[in-house]
Amino acid sequence: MTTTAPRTAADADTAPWTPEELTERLRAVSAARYHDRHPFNVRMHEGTLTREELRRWITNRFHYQRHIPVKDALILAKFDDPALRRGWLRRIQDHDGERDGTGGIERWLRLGEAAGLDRRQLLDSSQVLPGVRLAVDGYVNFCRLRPALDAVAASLTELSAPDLMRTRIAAFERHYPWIDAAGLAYFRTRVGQGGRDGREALGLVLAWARTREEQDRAVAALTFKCDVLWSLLDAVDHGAGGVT
Ligand SMILES: O=C(O)c1cc(C(=O)O)c2c(n1)C(=O)C(=O)c1cc(C(=O)O)[nH]c1-2
Repeated sequence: MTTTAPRTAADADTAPWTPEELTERLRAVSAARYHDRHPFNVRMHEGTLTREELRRWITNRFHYQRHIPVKDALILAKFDDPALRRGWLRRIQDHDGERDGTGGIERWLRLGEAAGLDRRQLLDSSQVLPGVRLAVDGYVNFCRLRPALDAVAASLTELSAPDLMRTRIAAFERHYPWIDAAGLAYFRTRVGQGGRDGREALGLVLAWARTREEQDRAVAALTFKCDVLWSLLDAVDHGAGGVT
């Protein structure tokens, strides 16, 4: 009897959340910290970025894009279940394509060309800002070093990506008509892919994160990933003398 009150208080910190509560916590992290709220992204959607700023974003975001299949290969290597590996392999194929000239990385290169950038310059990484290199390294190494639960939970930013893609497509068509509309194919493709990937990753996280400690790790992983995307935009927003 005498222990009832303390046990109740402690339980509040250690009792696992229901799947619905965990989903709500994860969505709350994205609502507060996702990069759609970043001042640079807000300016992108308002239509006030200069051509130079937009090109700087495309160049630096390419560094992120080309590392996504690398981090997905690191995640894939953590799975001992063939069905899980098969499912995750599709993410790598989405970016790398089935052959040369196809896939997300190629579509991003075409976005760059539509914006007047040279694909050789995108591929040689010479214009990637130091802060962007660190942010991308941080994400890849997080997925390399942490257990599968944390690495998959970090990808849950994708739950918010489809809405952002739709807004971005409309903003580009309206405010940046100097970019050929065919160059926006990357974003159009990601609306469907991102939604599917986000739902799949959420299903895995809800199935795996049963204890409160695991659930806290999932929330922390998503928070970290939001910080990665935010830092990337901080670096792009700040720019660098001589590097455009
Ligand atoms: O343009 C964006 O705002 C944006 C955001 C995100 C995201 O939320 O992590 C991804 C992408 N794009 C994207 O194109 C992509 O392929 C992707 C993969 C992942 C991931 O963590 O596995 N996030 C994202």
